[in-house]
Amino acid sequence: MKEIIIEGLSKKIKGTLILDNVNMQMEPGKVYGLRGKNGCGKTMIMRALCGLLIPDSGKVIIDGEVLHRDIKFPRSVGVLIENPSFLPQYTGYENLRMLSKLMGNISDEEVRNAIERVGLDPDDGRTYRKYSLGMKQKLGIANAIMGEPDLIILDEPINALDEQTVMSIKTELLKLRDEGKLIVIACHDREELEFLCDIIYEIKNGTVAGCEVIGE
Ligand SMILES: Nc1ncnc2c1ncn2[C@@H]1O[C@H](COP(=O)(O)OP(=O)(O)OP(=O)(O)O)[C@@H](O)[C@H]1O
Repeated sequence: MKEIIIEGLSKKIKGTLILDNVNMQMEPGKVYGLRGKNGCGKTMIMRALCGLLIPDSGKVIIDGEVLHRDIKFPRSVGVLIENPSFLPQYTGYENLRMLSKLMGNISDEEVRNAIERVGLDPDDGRTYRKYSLGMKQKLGIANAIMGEPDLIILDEPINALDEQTVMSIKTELLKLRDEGKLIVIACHDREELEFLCDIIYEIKNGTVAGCEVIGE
């Protein structure tokens, strides 16, 4: 992937303008942060990015291909938005393995690798039902990064995690960035975002109110 352009994206739901002329540009090898108050539209922008929200006007262009015109979804994308629906009676590994089979080209080794990268044990025999909140969150991240997609979209990924886990997840995300992935992350915590991101978009009332380049 070479670039993503979000151009004049607007969306009304039940008469309310949720996205209002959103414009952004993103390139691989960088982490982009979305920051803003509850309800400002971060999740909606992420949904639009991965093809889950059809805009009323404007478009998302990924390497020249327009979402919903040329392609339905980005060609290589991993997503964590809200609670993923894993099956409670299966282990974390079994859940991801089933999903990897649906997606096609992800090997069992890559599934194990993703689980290890977030600090879980692929051989853990506990079913998802028995997972703690943090473990569930980690499995959601593992699901988003397995197979190392070009585009990784994470909505509040470190919310439920303890300090040590947050640190190791951040390290993994920065590794993925350095491998050339494009990562988009929404987070309330300003410090966490500043640590992780190369560029932070400030979202206000469904539109981009500012753009900060970190480290400059
Ligand atoms: N299904 C829906 N129908 C109508 N309005 C919705 C729907 N889903 C979200 N909204 C509205 O869209 C706006 C943007 O929501 P969004 O979830 O993108 O916010 P957010 O920035 O991700 O917030 P948070 O930080 O709380 O996750 C909010 O005003 C919300 O009330």
